[in-house]
Amino acid sequence: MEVRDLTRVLGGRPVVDGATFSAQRAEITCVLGPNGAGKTTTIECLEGLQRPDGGSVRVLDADPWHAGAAHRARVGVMLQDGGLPQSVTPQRLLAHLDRLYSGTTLLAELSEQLELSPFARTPVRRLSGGQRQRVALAAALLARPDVAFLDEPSAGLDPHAQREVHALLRRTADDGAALVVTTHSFTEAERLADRLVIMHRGTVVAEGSPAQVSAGSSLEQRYFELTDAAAA
Ligand SMILES: Nc1ncnc2c1ncn2[C@@H]1O[C@H](COP(=O)(O)OP(=O)(O)OP(=O)(O)O)[C@@H](O)[C@H]1O
Repeated sequence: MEVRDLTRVLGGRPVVDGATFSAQRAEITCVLGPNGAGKTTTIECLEGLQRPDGGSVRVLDADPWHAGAAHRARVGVMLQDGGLPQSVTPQRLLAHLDRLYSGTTLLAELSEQLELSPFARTPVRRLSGGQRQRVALAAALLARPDVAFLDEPSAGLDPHAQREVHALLRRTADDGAALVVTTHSFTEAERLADRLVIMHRGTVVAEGSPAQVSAGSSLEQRYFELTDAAAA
C-alpha cells in the first residue's frame, strides 16, 4: 500500500498535510506520532472510510474509496475504539463474520490464540477494555486479510495478552500479509516493526527500517528529536 502527498482537511484545517509512505507485504509497519498527528485519519483514508482531499492512496493496487466488496474483503480493519456492536456476544459476532466468509476463516485458531472462550458469551458492553481489544483483533484478522490496518491493537492489554498479540501479528505477517499498526509504545515498535513511520502535524517526519529511523540513537530519543524539531 502507498500513501502519496495525502491531504485531508477536517474542521477547516489540514489534519493530514502531504503525508507520504508505503508498506509492504510480509512486513509489519508501525506508525508512531503524538496525539492528533493524523495517524488515524491517514489510516481511515487507507481503509476507504474517509475520502482524501488531495494526493493519493493505493491499497492492493486499488483506490480504497471507490473499491468494491471483493477488495474490502481482503482488508482487515481494527478501529481505534474497537467499533464493535455493544449488545452482541463475541461468539455471535465472530460466527456472523465467519458465515459472511462462507466458513473459511481463522475462527477456531484466533479464538484459541487470543483466548476468547472465557468471555465468548458475555455481551461486548460488559467486557473489559483488553477483552474488547482481543475480540476486535480477531474480527480484523478472521478472513485472512492480505492487508490489515490495526489502530493501537495492544493498547490496554496485560503483558501476557500483549505477548500473544505480538506473536500473532508476526505470524500473520510471516504468512504474507501487510500489517500497518499504530502505537504509542516504543517497546512495541522496536519489538514488532520491520518498517517505521513517524508522523507529526499531518506529515511523515521519518520512514524506514528501525535502524534507519533510529540513526544510531534509541528510537525514543530519535522520536523526541524529530517531533520536537518538527514542532519548532
Ligand atoms: N471530524 C473532525 N473534525 C475536525 N477535526 C477532526 C475531525 N476528526 C479528527 N480531527 C482532528 O484531526 C487531528 C488528527 O486526528 P487523528 O485522530 O488522525 O490523530 P491521531 O494521530 O490518530 O491521534 P491519537 O494518537 O490521539 O489517536 C486531531 O487534531 C483531531 O482533533
